Amino acid sequence: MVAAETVVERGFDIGELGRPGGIGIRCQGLVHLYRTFEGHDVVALQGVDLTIAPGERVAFLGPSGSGKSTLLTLLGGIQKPSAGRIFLGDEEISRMGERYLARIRSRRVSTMLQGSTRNLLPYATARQNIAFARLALAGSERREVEPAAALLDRVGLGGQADQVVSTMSGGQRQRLALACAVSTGPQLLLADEPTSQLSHEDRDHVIELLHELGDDLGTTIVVVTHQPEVAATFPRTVTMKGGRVGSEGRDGAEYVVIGAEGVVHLPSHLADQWPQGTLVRIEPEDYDRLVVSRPSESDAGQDPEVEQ
Ligand SMILES: Nc1ncnc2c1ncn2[C@@H]1O[C@H](COP(=O)(O)OP(=O)(O)OP(=O)(O)O)[C@@H](O)[C@H]1O
Repeated sequence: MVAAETVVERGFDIGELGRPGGIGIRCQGLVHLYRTFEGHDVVALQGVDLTIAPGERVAFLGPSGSGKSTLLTLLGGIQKPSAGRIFLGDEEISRMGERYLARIRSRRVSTMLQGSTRNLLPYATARQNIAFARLALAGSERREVEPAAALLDRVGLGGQADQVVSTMSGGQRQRLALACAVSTGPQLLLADEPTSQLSHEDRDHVIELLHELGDDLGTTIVVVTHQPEVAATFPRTVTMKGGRVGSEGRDGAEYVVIGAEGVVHLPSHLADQWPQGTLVRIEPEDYDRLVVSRPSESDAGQDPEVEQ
């Protein structure tokens, strides 16, 4: 399992932005409600506990309405949770004032919203879009980040630097959105369905680039996706169910999560050993036994057997 505590440098020093490196995330008891026009409350998240290590790459999966996009916007500081706490590194963004949150959003965290056009200025060129994304950086910070031409080359748009976004294909726009998102050297990249409207070829290209940029920058990456082909490229998957973390996948194996509201309930002698939030794998063995195990050997201790 990932470390419970994740720490990066404090504060907003100019120098840290140009340095590669991801930021860790810790969510405790996140609840989020939306108030509809009719005055009803919709519970989008109801108790999410989640830790993501610096530099980790995670795909959020789950049925429509399970809370994936809501969780992503909370991690990006776009919305504040109704209750619960979110730490990026050692900064608690759930209690942060708007001024500091705006700095986090413009420098340390990049969020690619669903649909490339929501992330781009349609009547500006590729180069102008990158310049716009970098507006919030101070002059010295801009000198530290990769030049726009090099960044466009990386995403295969070197020849389109002066092309207007509205004349680009969907795949080109999404690659440009990715270039803009990483152009500030973020420590956390959040992307909501970055490949949903693309051809298979464009989808694979965008995902390949995402991982390549992650390799180079060490950025923590969280993606929401419905596409199994995309999820399969991520070493960790978090499957949302009814506003909670329902299960997790590590290196291709699925684990359920022990929780108070009961994704899985264990016999009390095991529940004492393995608290809420523990990931477990439950597999049948013979006719009358289930073997319950945890993902990492170092955490696992003795794997118990449960009589069915
Ligand atoms: N602005 C809003 N106002 C009211 N309810 C909302 C709003 N946004 C989301 N919801 C509700 O919150 C719940 C979670 O929505 P969310 O978009 O986070 O789920 P999702 O898993 O990302 O779904 P999808 O895969 O369809 O994008 C759903 O019941 C949804 O209808």
